[in-house]
Amino acid sequence: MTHTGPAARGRFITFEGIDGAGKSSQIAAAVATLRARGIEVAPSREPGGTPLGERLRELLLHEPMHIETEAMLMFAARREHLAGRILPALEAGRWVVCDRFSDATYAYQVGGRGLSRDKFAALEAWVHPGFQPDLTLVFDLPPGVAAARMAASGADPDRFEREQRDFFERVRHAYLERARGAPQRIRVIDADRAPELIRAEIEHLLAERFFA
Ligand SMILES: Nc1ncnc2c1ncn2[C@@H]1O[C@H](COP(=O)(O)OP(=O)(O)O)[C@@H](O)[C@H]1O
Ligand SMILES: Cc1cn([C@H]2C[C@H](O)[C@@H](COP(=O)(O)OP(=O)(O)O)O2)c(=O)[nH]c1=O
Repeated sequence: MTHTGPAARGRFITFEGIDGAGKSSQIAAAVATLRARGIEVAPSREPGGTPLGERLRELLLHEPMHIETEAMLMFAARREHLAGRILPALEAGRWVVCDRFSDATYAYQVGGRGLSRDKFAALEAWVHPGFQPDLTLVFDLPPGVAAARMAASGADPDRFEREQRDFFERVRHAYLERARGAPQRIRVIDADRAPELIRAEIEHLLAERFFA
């Protein structure tokens, strides 16, 4: 019998880690893996993902601003992204694979810049009460390794990528702290390995979590 009811809700998967951790190519591989299983996937990124969000991204990556302005703009872009893209896709049964979400605000703005945890929690509770990704993969590696990768790539660094090593140490530790608080949702991946090994681990994790 053909199934004619509403589509099952899609899954929301996020990738996190310090700049230069190697998320981009692994996101493409994970999207391809899911599509090969016949799943409709909407890849996206934060800050960004909507026309307004992409304009906010330009400001966030290039304009100096107060730390609380930065945190609020991250969540403003996220509000738009949830309303305009993430939630409609999930409701239609599509899966959303996103390069960063609120764990990045926790890691960068709270961990890296020193935003108060209470202010972060208030923004998170305002923008997505009771909603979190189904699975988050945190790419973990020493900041020195990530910096060498970024230098080798030759790309122009943005406002975050120009931060010093100690900033990325704090961001890294905030990610690990956040992962300890939500071990079911957040899986830490050793990103200081060959891309093929990381890809195989992610395929295994996706299979175990969603297709067992
Ligand atoms: N596992 C890896 N080992 C070595 N270099 C890598 C690995 N993964 C990615 N890279 C390289 O490191 C740089 C940063 O990777 P990228 O995927 O852009 O990181 P991110 O999206 O997390 O900032 C790129 O030049 C990429 O080719
Ligand atoms: C989503 C988000 C990103 N960021 C930062 C982390 C990154 O340095 C930057 C953009 O992320 P990203 O898309 O990973 O950068 P790139 O495309 O250059 O690899 O924004 C925050 O500080 N807080 C946030 O909430």
